[in-house]
Amino acid sequence: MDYGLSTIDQINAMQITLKNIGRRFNRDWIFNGVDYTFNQGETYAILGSNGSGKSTLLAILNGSLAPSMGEIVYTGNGTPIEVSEVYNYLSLAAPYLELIEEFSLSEMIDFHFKFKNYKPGIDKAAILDLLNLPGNANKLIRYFSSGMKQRLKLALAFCTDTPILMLDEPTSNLDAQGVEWYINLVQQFATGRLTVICSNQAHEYSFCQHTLSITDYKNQV
Ligand SMILES: Nc1ncnc2c1ncn2[C@@H]1O[C@H](COP(=O)(O)OP(=O)(O)OP(=O)(O)O)[C@@H](O)[C@H]1O
Repeated sequence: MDYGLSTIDQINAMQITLKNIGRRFNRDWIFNGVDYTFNQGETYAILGSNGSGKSTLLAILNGSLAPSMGEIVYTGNGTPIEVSEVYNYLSLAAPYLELIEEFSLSEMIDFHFKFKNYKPGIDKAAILDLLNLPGNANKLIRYFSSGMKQRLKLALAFCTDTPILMLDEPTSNLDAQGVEWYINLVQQFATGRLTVICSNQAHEYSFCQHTLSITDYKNQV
């Protein structure tokens, strides 16, 4: 099925189903036996201590890493979506996703939205407003503080019109004011999406309707 970006905007029933999913690196199983369904309109927290496998599960969910066992099924309004196409349907903010340091803020925003659409009512000026960086549109990303880079990653993910929103450690590098700013973005821009948050900090995920603990899937194979 060939979806154009305009069709992606119209998806309101995205579903991701994990069937007996497991992943190992070499001979070490990180998790296995994950049976779970994620539905659009719901918020999910993937929980676990450092190194437990949260980012690994998120990578499987977003199609960038293949599972070692099991099957993952994506549907949009009931129509199957190939794993190779899933990136079109999602926005991801994560510590390991780099911004392009040589771009200015303005160029970075333009570049991002060459590939995905703005959410309705949002444009570049609105994102600059959201970031509260007046006069910094031409500043190079490389001169941004780590907290400002994190805010930019979050703003780009939240303001992109995709049915799936994935956030890995969303408040890393944010101060208390930044955490409040993040919670505001969740309220404004996560509604109606399939939102998945990897975290081990309650303030990042306490609003989530569902939690999935990696430790529940540390079985022997
Ligand atoms: N490509 C890889 N090759 C080998 N081992 C890996 C690879 N990627 C991850 N791992 C291992 O898998 C385990 C889970 O890592 P993962 O990054 O998913 O954990 P996490 O729960 O997201 O951790 P954190 O909270 O520290 O971000 C770790 O032991 C890690 O070393």
